[in-house]
Amino acid sequence: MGDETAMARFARDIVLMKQCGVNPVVVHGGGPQINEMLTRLGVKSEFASGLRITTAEMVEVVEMVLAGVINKRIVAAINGQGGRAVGLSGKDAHLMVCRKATATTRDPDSHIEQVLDLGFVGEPVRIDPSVLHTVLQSELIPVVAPIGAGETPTETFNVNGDTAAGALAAALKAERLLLLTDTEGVKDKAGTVLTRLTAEDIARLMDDGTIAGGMIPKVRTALAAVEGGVGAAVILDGRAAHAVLLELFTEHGAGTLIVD
Ligand SMILES: Nc1ncnc2c1ncn2[C@@H]1O[C@H](COP(=O)(O)OP(=O)(O)O)[C@@H](O)[C@H]1O
Ligand SMILES: CC(=O)N[C@@H](CCC(=O)OP(=O)(O)O)C(=O)O
Repeated sequence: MGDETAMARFARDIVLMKQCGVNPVVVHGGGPQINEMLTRLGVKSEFASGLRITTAEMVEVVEMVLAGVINKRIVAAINGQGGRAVGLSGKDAHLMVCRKATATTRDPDSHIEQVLDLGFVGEPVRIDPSVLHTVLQSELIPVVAPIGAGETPTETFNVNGDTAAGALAAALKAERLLLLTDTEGVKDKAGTVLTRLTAEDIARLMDDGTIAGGMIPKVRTALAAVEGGVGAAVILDGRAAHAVLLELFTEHGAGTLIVD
């Protein structure tokens, strides 16, 4: 949703959903904007399994960009379309408490697994959705930045936006988890969109490298969400006009449906 037109269109869809009696919870990312800010500050970042290895210095920048700039931009876009949005992060009202996440890499030749330290990347361990229930009972639309609290008040964690969305969806027992991205869905090696994926398909496609980078946390999240009781999880193209409305209100959804 890098450009203003896509943002306004998305915001209008969200307002329409609320007016139709659907209760949307918006969880956002902002990877490109974090990259831009880190570059301006002369800080280089690296990724492992689609997650940004986050130093103590970086986590402050990440919080500033996500909970500050991006969150308020989305809130303003929704308000600009006649909605009433309220911005939150996982630190508000114990919404998302995290522990330190780790990632593993596997050497393709020896198949030996190595555990990587990702710094201040958070893995949600406790979701208290009560603040969302309170907000959803009113005309307000919650917009959540994927910043996590730790067990101690001084800790801040950088959480992948998809991971945060999945954890909140499971805690809310959401009917749908829609993961919007900048591609038509999960594609095979030939570039064809795969319309339906099971856990076995996902394992195979990750193993052979078809699913890589930022798509890894998305498919993992979608699968964990449906296994955790979310009605359905879909990875779809956020750039397409009315992607969210078409997915919810028409017979044939677009993108990739992840099934348990
Ligand atoms: N099998 C795949 N199908 C589609 N996209 C893939 C696949 N494997 C890796 N990707 C990459 O994942 C990207 C989406 O992840 P990411 O950029 O992190 O999304 P977002 O910023 O929307 O969270 C796509 O733009 C594409 O470059
Ligand atoms: C741990 C981790 O990788 N966090 C992400 C948070 C933002 C995000 O998820 O942004 P996208 O949805 O645009 O990828 C990051 O630092 O980029």
